[in-house]
Amino acid sequence: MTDHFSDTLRAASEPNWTRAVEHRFVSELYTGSVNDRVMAFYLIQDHRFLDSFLTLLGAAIATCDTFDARLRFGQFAGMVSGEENTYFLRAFDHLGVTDKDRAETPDTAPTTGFQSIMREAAETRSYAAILAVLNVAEGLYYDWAMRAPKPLPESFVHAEWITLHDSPAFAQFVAFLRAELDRVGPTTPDIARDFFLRAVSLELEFFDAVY
Ligand SMILES: Cc1ncc(C[n+]2csc(CCO)c2C)c(N)n1
Repeated sequence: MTDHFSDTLRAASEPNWTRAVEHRFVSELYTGSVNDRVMAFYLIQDHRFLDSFLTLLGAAIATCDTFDARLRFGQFAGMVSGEENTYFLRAFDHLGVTDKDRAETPDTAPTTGFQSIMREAAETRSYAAILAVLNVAEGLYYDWAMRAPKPLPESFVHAEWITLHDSPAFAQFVAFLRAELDRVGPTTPDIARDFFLRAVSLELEFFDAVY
């Protein structure tokens, strides 16, 4: 155990963190064997996650206390709104997911839960709460993506969902988020811990809900 605040929260979130990182969905993604219907359902749900995620990033831009952090969040928001959003659209096209399918598929409980916690964190206007949720959303995805065995699966739908979350730029952003949480989290540890632990549970439930 180190005395980094982010490590303490991550240790406190076990066993859920590891259960999410080693989830059936993740191992099937590594081998490119996620069933197309499961992948389509996951991506429909996750595209809704991305919408609230941008609200949360906007709150990070509004509440962070340095110009450097504001620039990083701003650049990241641009990437998510561009490259990451078009991945979803190309994947929907490839999997034959129509606008109608997307509109008619109801939110799962964890999708609603994530939208709520991201809005809740955004509305606290507490940079520590916002960082806690961002650290889970980014750090947990980086943790499984960086472990993906090579070669990556053939289908771009599977392979790009891995590479989007383990690029060098993404790794740097995750390291930045951890350093920020280590710096700011200890000022309001209970709030940071509460948001962090709830977000990890939701990540696990989000994966569970696609099966
Ligand atoms: C349930 C769920 N949790 C986390 C992520 C990860 N994530 C969401 S937005 C974003 C930023 C750019 O990649 C990242 C990493 C996800 N997609 N879905």
